[in-house]
Amino acid sequence: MRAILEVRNLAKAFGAFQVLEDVAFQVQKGEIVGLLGPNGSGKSTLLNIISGFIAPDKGTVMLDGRDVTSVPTFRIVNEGLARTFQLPIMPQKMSVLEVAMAADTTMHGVLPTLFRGAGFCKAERDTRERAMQLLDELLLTRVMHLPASAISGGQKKLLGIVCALMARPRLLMLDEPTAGVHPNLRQDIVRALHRLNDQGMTLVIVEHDMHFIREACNRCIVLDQGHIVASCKPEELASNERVVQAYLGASVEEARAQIMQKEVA
Ligand SMILES: Nc1ncnc2c1ncn2[C@@H]1O[C@H](COP(=O)(O)OP(=O)(O)OP(=O)(O)O)[C@@H](O)[C@H]1O
Repeated sequence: MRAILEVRNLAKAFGAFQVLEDVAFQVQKGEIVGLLGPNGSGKSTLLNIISGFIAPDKGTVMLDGRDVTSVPTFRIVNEGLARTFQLPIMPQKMSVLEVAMAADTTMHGVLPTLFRGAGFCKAERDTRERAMQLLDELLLTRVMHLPASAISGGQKKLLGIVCALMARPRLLMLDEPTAGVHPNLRQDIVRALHRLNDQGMTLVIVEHDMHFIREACNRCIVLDQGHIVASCKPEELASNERVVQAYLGASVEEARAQIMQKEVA
């Protein structure tokens, strides 16, 4: 079976600081993969390279067998990969619903927007319907007419997921989806992600919350100082020496407890 995502020998340095080195892994269609690692281990940089926001110094990113290394982000979205951000920034003057609708990449085009023919109006109705359905799934219906900049940090996170889903990705990458989200909502996010996965979507999730990782993911890839040190099932993390070392605090026992407990923040 062909991997939906294959990363080969990626390297990236910022100045003299080598952030990623010789990073290689595959994600198969239908997997939910957690991307873990201590602060500063290079997770967001890896996501930024895969999604086209920054170019690697070396290496290749293959999406469904096509080389998308350094391809502009909007093209990568059209190829079926969407992502969310750790700290989503929302426009001041658009409502939550408008922001969700604007994320539909099939709606763009100056001429259809100016002339608003029958086809455009039907497409706009479909987009509105889809946006409202996704806002409902991510529990944002109540705030859909508020300015997007006025909703809470956790709700912005959820809106970021809605926006990514509006592009109908086959592969969705989430950067810390639960950070700043109320614990009660985390279970809803897990359920929403499993529903998406049941519909055929592949997911890669950068996350520090081990409880969430255990509930949401089938496999984990662990980064430490820019190197992949493990690829294993969530339940194997605490017994993996390389993972324990990566999270090592004062002692092995402490690190193990950190991995086992509900949150590593
Ligand atoms: N544009 C940049 N210029 C210089 N250094 C950078 C840049 N972006 C990231 N870094 C550095 O690269 C390292 C890895 O950062 P990155 O954000 O990828 O880590 P992370 O694993 O996502 O961390 P966290 O879990 O804290 O979000 C950090 O030391 C960071 O300071």
